Amino acid sequence: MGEAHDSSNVPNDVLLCDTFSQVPEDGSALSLLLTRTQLFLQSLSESPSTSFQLSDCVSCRAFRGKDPGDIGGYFTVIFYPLQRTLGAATYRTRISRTFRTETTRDREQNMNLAKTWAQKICQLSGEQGHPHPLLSPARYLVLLNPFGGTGKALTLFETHVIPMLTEANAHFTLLVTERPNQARELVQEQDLSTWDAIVVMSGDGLMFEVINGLMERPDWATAIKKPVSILPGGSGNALAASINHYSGHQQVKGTKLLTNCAFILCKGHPAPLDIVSLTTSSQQRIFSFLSLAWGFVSDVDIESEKYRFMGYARFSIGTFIRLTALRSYRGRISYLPAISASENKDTTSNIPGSPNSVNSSSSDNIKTQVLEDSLLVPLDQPVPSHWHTVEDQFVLVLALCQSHLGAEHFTAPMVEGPGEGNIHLFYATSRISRISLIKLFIAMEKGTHLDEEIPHLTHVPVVAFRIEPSESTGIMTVDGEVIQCSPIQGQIHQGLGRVISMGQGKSYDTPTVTKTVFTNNSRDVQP
Ligand SMILES: Nc1ncnc2c1ncn2[C@@H]1O[C@H](COP(=O)(O)OP(=O)(O)OP(=O)(O)O)[C@@H](O)[C@H]1O
Repeated sequence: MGEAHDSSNVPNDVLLCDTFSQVPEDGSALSLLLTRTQLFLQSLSESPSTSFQLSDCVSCRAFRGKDPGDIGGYFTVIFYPLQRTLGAATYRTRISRTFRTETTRDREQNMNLAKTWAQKICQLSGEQGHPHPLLSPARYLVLLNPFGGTGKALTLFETHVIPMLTEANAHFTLLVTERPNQARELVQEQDLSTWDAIVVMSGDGLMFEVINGLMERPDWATAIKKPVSILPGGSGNALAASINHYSGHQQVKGTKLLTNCAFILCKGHPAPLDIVSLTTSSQQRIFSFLSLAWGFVSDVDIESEKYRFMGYARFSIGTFIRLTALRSYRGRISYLPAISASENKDTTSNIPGSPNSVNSSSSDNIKTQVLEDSLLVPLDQPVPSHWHTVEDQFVLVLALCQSHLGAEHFTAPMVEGPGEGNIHLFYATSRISRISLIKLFIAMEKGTHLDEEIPHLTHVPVVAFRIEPSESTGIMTVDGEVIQCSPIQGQIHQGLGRVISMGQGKSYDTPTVTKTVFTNNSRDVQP
């Protein structure tokens, strides 16, 4: 390049350094340098070098040339770095590089050198995160709803996920559901030890079946610890968008979100997942990982079903229609703010008659125990006196425990991980104007709605709540699934489940394939 070389770019912790050629390119020689975190490709001419982050690597394998007369040793390494297309959000895309070495006339020696590189890259890329399929092949049970979203989940799984899982050496069994509740029944009966994770390729509805199926098992307390993973194949894809966010990725949708989530499945680790335990007035127990909605949000969700063929746009159409004919519902909301709960822990655990209490914690009884909701009193009793209560005419009530309500609804931007232990309660009374609601939903796409002044919209982090509609005519949903519109209460169980995610707090704002310039000395570093 003829430019000054920046010595600060010289890696000083080089573990391997050898000469290879890149195939199928022109075959000209280049130096490969491997550090704990990066693979550097240094052309022997003066061009800038390229480096790849090992944290982006999903696969590396050594192999021999097809021609028996070829004495070279080969390895292929596959990365999914973040790429940016002009002004758009970054997302992961596949980059494959194959290298050939022929340092001696001995075929075995060349092959051994390629193997040394492949093994070291696998080991180091595994060390960048948590236990990694490259080192210990993972076994996944994949549940796929072929009718989720616009009905393309199976094709998308075949084109975008199977290649990555195969390259990452993950083993999976695919089960395509044939009817609602099949996944729920299946996870109730499965020998879960066969699988390292249950992967859901669909929307939030199929994940809702899985979580509830696990909680309905006699061994629910251990079953719910089986890691679950989400690959977006539905319309809303709220959990997928949330996991994508927690894993440091920018907000994307469609196949970009799918590729990011498949990468998280290959490279992520089980993280605590909050579960909200809900009890209805008919004593039905429902488990939610996402949301309870009553009013505007659930009306839009369910009434826009008929526009399912439009994909995510169905929610914009539904929002517009509902805004033109705004409805409000009378009722009472009671809640225990997260802040006061930390001062009043376990206030009801000894209340006799609590429907969910257990009398014994002996391990003999573990199979018959039910999950205890220590913050709740029976629905037919008044809420404890330190709870807050609002009685009004509501346009919208939403209890959300993940960051996203949909791929483009960044509703709770303060949530940074799947197991923070808070439910974010939002409610808007009938005094909210249409303009404010439009402002709310536009700003929500970027998660800036809470910075805006929106009169009559309240947000409060809570750990337990009760919703009592005055009439049963409205629509109520849990994780997007319709339930009877009647009094319901719930409390959060922090980290009760586990979901595959990637570490918090790391922001991947910039693409991670970088061009670097070495000094010539860097080629001389010995392994
Ligand atoms: N084979 C099937 N045929 C019909 N319904 C199914 C089948 N498999 C699962 N279901 C049900 O379809 C419903 C919708 O599934 P899911 O939520 O996964 O997709 P979605 O509604 O498109 O996505 P989202 O919830 O993210 O908007 C769920 O209630 C699920 O129980």
